[in-house]
Amino acid sequence: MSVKLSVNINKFATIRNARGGNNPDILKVALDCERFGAQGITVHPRPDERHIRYQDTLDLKPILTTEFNIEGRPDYRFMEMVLKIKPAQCTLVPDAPQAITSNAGWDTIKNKEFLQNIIAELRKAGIRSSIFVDPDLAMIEGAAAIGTDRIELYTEAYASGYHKKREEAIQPYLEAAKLAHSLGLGVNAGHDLDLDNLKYLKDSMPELAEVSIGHALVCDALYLGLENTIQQYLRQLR
Ligand SMILES: CC(=O)[C@@H](O)[C@H](O)COP(=O)(O)O
Ligand SMILES: NCC(=O)COP(=O)(O)O
Repeated sequence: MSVKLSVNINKFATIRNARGGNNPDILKVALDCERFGAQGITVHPRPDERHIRYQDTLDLKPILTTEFNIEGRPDYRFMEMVLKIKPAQCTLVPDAPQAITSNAGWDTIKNKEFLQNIIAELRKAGIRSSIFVDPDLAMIEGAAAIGTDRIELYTEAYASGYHKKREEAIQPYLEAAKLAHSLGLGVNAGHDLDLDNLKYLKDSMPELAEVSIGHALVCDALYLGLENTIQQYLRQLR
């Protein structure tokens, strides 16, 4: 079974914002990603709107034809936006507002009640929920107890260990994915995935449903072009 590729377009918005105009037009970028084969579009608006703006999420929803995945910390403003837009999926990430990028998964035990309430709101609105977690078995059990539909495995440790000893780097992820699957959870993965480390993850983890990839894909597109880059990522996922 092929794993779905959701392209995270944050970094295109970073370039747009550098000049204050609308180049590149991220609505066009998102549609082109879909046209080139992406099966989903991911955005991760941050409170300072350094890349994706809240308005972008509103503008994207009516034009996308693939799954829209909105990631972020579920503060009041974020939840208000998500419940209005009703994307296919909302991925809850515990980042502090000033975080440079995502740097940890949820403590699903300490935050059980908070996350349960948020997920209940998402479910009521018909939005699939996903919780960003480290490959820690206790956190996976906590995620299942909360009632989320899916988890997203935070793959930074896998990506940074891949070139040292990939068999070791992937081991906790394989155990986490197996447990999640056995508890009825769907399994997504993301963060620092690239053309080197993606295929091994995909081939080793039969439970994997979707990856969201942004930073490396945008960097590759500078050299290879966006269409060619997306095709290359899709090839790794077949
Ligand atoms: C949750 C996750 O791993 C990604 O969404 C990542 O945080 C992208 O965010 P930035 O583009 O702000 O780094
Ligand atoms: N959820 C992960 C994501 O959307 C993209 O992360 P990255 O590829 O920019 O590290």
